[in-house]
Amino acid sequence: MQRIDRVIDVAEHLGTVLAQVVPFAPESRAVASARGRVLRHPVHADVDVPGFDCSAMDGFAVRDADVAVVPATLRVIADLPAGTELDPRMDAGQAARIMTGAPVPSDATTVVPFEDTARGLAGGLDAVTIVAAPRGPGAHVRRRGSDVRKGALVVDAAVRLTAARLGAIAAAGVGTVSVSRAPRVAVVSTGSELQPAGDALRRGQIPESNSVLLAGLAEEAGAEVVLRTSVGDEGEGPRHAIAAAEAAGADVVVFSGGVSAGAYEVVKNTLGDLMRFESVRMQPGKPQGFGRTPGGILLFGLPGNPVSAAVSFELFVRPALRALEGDADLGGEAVRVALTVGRRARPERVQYVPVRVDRSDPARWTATPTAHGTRGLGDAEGLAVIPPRAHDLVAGDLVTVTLW
Ligand SMILES: Nc1nc2c(c(=O)[nH]1)N[C@H]1C(S)=C(S)[C@@H](COP(=O)(O)OP(=O)(O)OC[C@H]3O[C@@H](n4cnc5c(N)ncnc54)[C@H](O)[C@@H]3O)O[C@H]1N2
Ligand code: MOO
Repeated sequence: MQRIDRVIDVAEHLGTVLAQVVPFAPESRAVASARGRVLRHPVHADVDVPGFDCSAMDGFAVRDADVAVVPATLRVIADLPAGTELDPRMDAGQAARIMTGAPVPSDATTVVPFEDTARGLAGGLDAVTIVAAPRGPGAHVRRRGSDVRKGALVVDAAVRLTAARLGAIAAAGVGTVSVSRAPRVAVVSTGSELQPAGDALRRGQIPESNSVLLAGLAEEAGAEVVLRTSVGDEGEGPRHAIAAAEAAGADVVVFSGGVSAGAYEVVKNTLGDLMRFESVRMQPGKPQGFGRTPGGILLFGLPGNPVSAAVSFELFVRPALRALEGDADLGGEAVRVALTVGRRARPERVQYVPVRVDRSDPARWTATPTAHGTRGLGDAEGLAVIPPRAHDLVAGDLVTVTLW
């Protein structure tokens, strides 16, 4: 059995994990199915947006000189809906009825909305009387390229594609993007005491919850869960689980339980050739295992306690998943907030404390630790990070909270 003979910092363990990550090869995806994926190459506009001078209002395209003095009655010589190809010639004293988004005739300089005409839309197509002078040349005309110029950067690489980013990409005339596929994750719970949640429990047994928790966290992180299984504390269960994960195409296997110092630590006892087991200077989550199969699958051995497993996922698994996808942002969103209660310091370990965050005063968010254990984990909205320190924290002290 491997001995734990040293204690390392969180940053060192994370460094070990990230050093083993080989980002996926980029692949092409239609924009319509790329939401949530990480963009691998910058996207530049394929077209000018708008692609032609177009009307920003429903109304009449006019020449400025004709409406310098109002009221002015002009002859309507064309009707231009959005999508039209027409570019009617307009002489002095003429106007074209035009709808929002339609190309403004080359001879027109300004659009007058229906609201500034005598009879509005009811005025028909013969003549229009303009009653309010436009604010000047170009009023209500969106100029070609005024939003984005062809060739301009629309979204830079290494960010996750949100609906808004994809909308901007599609609007710039780009139909496919280069992205990373979703990481494929296998979640393996270990422990002979575990029973599927909802099943009857005899003395000594507990409901299995980490696979639900860790698979859910993986999915929330954008991964695809390809295997969810439990193995007992005896035998070669973890090795069989790795084989099953490999067959399912997994990039990452997340074990929970069986990594500390007891007699039945099945992950530690059976996977010593593939993983290294460390003591990390953190609370909770001190015992951590990590390794890589010869085929390149990342193996995480998280502690079994559900809060420890959740904290360990946030600190090590989530950044690894993001790095596999080529995401430049490996950490969660962090805010500085005041604690509402004091907290005992630990001089030798960084503490990660599940907290609720009160945002009711936008100028002063506060964090309150939730109850101990799984119930409190369910209540938490983030983790307060309390670095090793000699003095206890008091209410009002500022801490960094990473939001889920
Ligand atoms: N002598 C020592 N004992 C322990 C040490 C130590 O340093 N020396 N470290 C403690 C710390 S810290 C932790 S954390 C735990 C981690 O132990 P394991 O990762 O080996 O986890 P287990 O013993 O298998 O389980 C711990 C706890 O969590 C429950 N559990 C496990 N898996 C699940 C699951 N899938 N769903 C729900 N609950 C689960 C399990 O029943 C245990 O109660 O070790 C300390 N001991
Ligand atoms: O490291 Mo353990 O996770 O303190 O309970």
